[in-house]
Amino acid sequence: MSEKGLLIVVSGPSGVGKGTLCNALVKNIDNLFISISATTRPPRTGEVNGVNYIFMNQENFEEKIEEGQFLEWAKVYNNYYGTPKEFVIEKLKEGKDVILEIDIQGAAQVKKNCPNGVFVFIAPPSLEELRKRIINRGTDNEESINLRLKSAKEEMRASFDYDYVIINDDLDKAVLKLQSVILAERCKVSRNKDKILEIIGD
Ligand SMILES: Nc1ncnc2c1ncn2[C@@H]1O[C@H](COP(=O)(O)OP(=O)(O)OP(=O)(O)O)[C@@H](O)[C@H]1O
Ligand SMILES: Nc1nc2c(ncn2[C@@H]2O[C@H](COP(=O)(O)O)[C@@H](O)[C@H]2O)c(=O)[nH]1
Repeated sequence: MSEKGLLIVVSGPSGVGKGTLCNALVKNIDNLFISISATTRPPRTGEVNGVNYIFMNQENFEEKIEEGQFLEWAKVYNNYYGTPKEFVIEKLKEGKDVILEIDIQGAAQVKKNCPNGVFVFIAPPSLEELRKRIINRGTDNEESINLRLKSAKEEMRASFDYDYVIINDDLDKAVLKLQSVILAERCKVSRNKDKILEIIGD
């Protein structure tokens, strides 16, 4: 993809705080949008279709895979999750920046197709703190919590393939770090050449 906006991929183990960080970020930075994923996971209490996720059954999800409607998709903790292509491409073409909050398998697919993306890994200060966060969130049953924690170590090793690692210890500091990454990426020379040429009239 050679679009104008910045594609930011945020990954990290379940419960590390990706959603919390990204939601805080879009309030602070203009022209930044979070992609809404599709999933076959059943909605949690309070989750709204089209806001938190686009909820669908397995048959519909597999149809959309066949139709090539996903930028990336993966089976994560026994459910399908995927990024609808249309929204992301539309926003990037408009010059808007888009965040994908996705797992490490999806991130690897995006890296292949969109190497110009920015890849950020969010890590917990410790695995014990991660466990506390998932339990305290109160959204998952014991089986789901165990599955998510079991995957965390392997997911953490994947962080070595990312551009940035942010340890989400103090929330406000982690928000500032993620914000700094995005603002600095927006200032890269490669992203501003056209603007400079426009200013000097070339
Ligand atoms: N820095 C932090 N310190 C303490 N608690 C935090 C911090 N960041 C997030 N949390 C809490 O941790 C829990 C998990 O956060 P969140 O749901 O954002 O994680 P996530 O990475 O998006 O999870 P998932 O991948 O499962 O969607 C929430 O209850 C959130 O309030
Ligand atoms: N590959 C993708 N992974 C995704 C996408 N949307 C979310 N996710 C990942 O799923 C887990 C679990 O989410 P939960 O809401 O059930 O807690 C989460 O950690 C994300 O990394 C997606 O579109 N593609």
